[in-house]
Amino acid sequence: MSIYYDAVTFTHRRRRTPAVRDVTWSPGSARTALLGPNGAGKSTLMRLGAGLLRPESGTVRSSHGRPVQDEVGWMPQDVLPVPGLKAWEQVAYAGWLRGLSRAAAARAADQALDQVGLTDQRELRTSTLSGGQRRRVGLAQALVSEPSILLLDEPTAGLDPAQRRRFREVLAGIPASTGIVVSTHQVEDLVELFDLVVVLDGGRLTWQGTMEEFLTHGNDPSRRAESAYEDLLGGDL
Ligand SMILES: Nc1ncnc2c1ncn2[C@@H]1O[C@H](COP(=O)(O)OP(=O)(O)OP(=O)(O)O)[C@@H](O)[C@H]1O
Repeated sequence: MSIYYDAVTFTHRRRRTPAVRDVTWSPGSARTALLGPNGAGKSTLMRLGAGLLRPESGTVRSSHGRPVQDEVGWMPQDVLPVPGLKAWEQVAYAGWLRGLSRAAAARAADQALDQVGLTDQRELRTSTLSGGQRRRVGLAQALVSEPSILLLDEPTAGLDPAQRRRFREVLAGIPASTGIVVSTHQVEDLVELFDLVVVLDGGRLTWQGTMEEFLTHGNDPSRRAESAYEDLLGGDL
């Protein structure tokens, strides 16, 4: 199961130029790194995929014609603690908002917290958790409804190297049947975890291929992914 973007264009209010232009793409059940410079349209593309924005032209749909929200687990760039809520309550709340009963949401929250390695922190208020732990609460919120695809918007931005590594380990543990799209600037982090790379520039999909193909663009063996990225974006970073 997946989601399909078909000739999708979207312009934000009070903007003249589209943030996403004529994108046709389906992430499938692969692990995809979504790369692109600041302002390329990555967040907008993901928000369209999560059903939070409606395309101005084109369509975003899921397999089986179900609402995309039913297929997608979405993690925004900023995972905000809900004041006063414990980690498990925040995740259960996300499940309840997605239509689970209270009891089912509580069960799913425990399972999701286990998946992200936060079982020991379940009783702690989210506001007291570290930045890396909060991001994992965000991932648990995305996982709580058992989506077929996860869209994660810069999930490791601002984390220290140890927290980034922990987050990658958690992602690596997610079953292969779940598609994952991660937007990021930290390309070197991705090489082992991702199968596919998609490059967005000026709202357009300018390149897509396997991680192997992507890396052939790099000519600096000490930083293969970064140099491949620079090559594909014309060094204009
Ligand atoms: N809510 C908004 N209202 C108006 N313009 C917006 C809004 N959100 C994004 N934009 C504009 O849309 C374009 C694409 O932004 P978007 O955040 O999707 O890019 P991005 O690739 O995720 O960038 P970054 O890597 O900096 O997060 C940019 O020109 C941005 O200024």
